[in-house]
Amino acid sequence: MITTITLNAAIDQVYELDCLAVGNTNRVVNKRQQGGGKGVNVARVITALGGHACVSGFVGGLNGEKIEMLLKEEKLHAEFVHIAQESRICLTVINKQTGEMTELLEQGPTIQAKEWQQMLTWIEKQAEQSVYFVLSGSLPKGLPAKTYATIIERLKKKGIRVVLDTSAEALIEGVQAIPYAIKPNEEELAQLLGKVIESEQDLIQAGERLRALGIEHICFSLGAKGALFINEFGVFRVDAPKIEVVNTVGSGDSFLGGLTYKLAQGATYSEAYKWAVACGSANASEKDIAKVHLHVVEDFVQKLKITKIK
Ligand SMILES: Nc1ncnc2c1ncn2[C@@H]1O[C@H](COP(=O)(O)OP(=O)(O)O)[C@@H](O)[C@H]1O
Ligand SMILES: O=P(O)(O)OC[C@H]1O[C@](O)(COP(=O)(O)O)[C@@H](O)[C@@H]1O
Repeated sequence: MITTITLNAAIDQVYELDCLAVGNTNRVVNKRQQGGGKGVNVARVITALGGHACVSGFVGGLNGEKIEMLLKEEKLHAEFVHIAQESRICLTVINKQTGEMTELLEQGPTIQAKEWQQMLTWIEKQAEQSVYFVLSGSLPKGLPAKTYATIIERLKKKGIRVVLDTSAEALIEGVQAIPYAIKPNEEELAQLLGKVIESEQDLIQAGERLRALGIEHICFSLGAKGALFINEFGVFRVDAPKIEVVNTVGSGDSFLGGLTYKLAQGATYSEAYKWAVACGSANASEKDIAKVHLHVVEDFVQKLKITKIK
């Protein structure tokens, strides 16, 4: 069983427009809603690949009820902690003319101290039946930047492998607790290092420094370029397949779903890295968020190559 924690769960809403004119009236031609937030998406991918995932995190208000209802419809197993404030909506606006995607992410609710305690209690209980935990997404207000670090420290004491995918201060603090794997994209890596990475050499150096802390799998996802991986055996590159891009929202989460599913299955790291890139790209070629199809992923995996570059 893989448990994913989404402390700032969301309704992921997509608006498709023929054309987006900022400062003008725009008509929406198509609207879709899904239960979302990063960990929810990761669990959806794990389930689509054939794995067992349990979703948790905080949900509240009518939006929270809707998230739970949407996940139930999908038959995703969820055990959320219910909070007083309203869960957020994350909106993606797709401009059909240019293919551009604009994301508007609400900050979300403020978590109360007793709600956080309930979450910690749930995590302690869940740790008895879960070998991997995935901690994903931004932190809601009311929780300190050390929140993920606190969870990682507790789970590591129980021998559980923790995968972390977050941003800003939560990532900086979380890395100090030495999770099993991390997956920053280029923007998150710049936040972590305090500077923009300009060359592959800089990327490798940054990865090796993070690896030296003791993190087993450093995965830098690089959008259309694929990903770079650093582990105890060296530095590896997997180029993404060439695809017709439809919606890249959720590609990072799908990448993480593929990676964690394969690592938890006991696959080799080479297989797991190829499945990660394949799932990210399979997501980018679909309209819906993190609804990958196994046959598409398997087809990409067959075609992908992993290259040892150092
Ligand atoms: N334009 C694209 N073409 C092909 N694959 C893509 C594209 N964008 C993303 N991907 C796939 O999704 C993975 C994660 O994408 P990335 O944009 O790095 O993550 P995030 O969504 O976290 O920003 C990439 O490693 C790649 O496999
Ligand atoms: O928790 P955050 O960082 O605010 O991000 C939330 C958003 O990230 C997503 O999970 C997409 O993330 P990725 O594109 O990085 O995979 C959306 O579904 C969601 O709305």
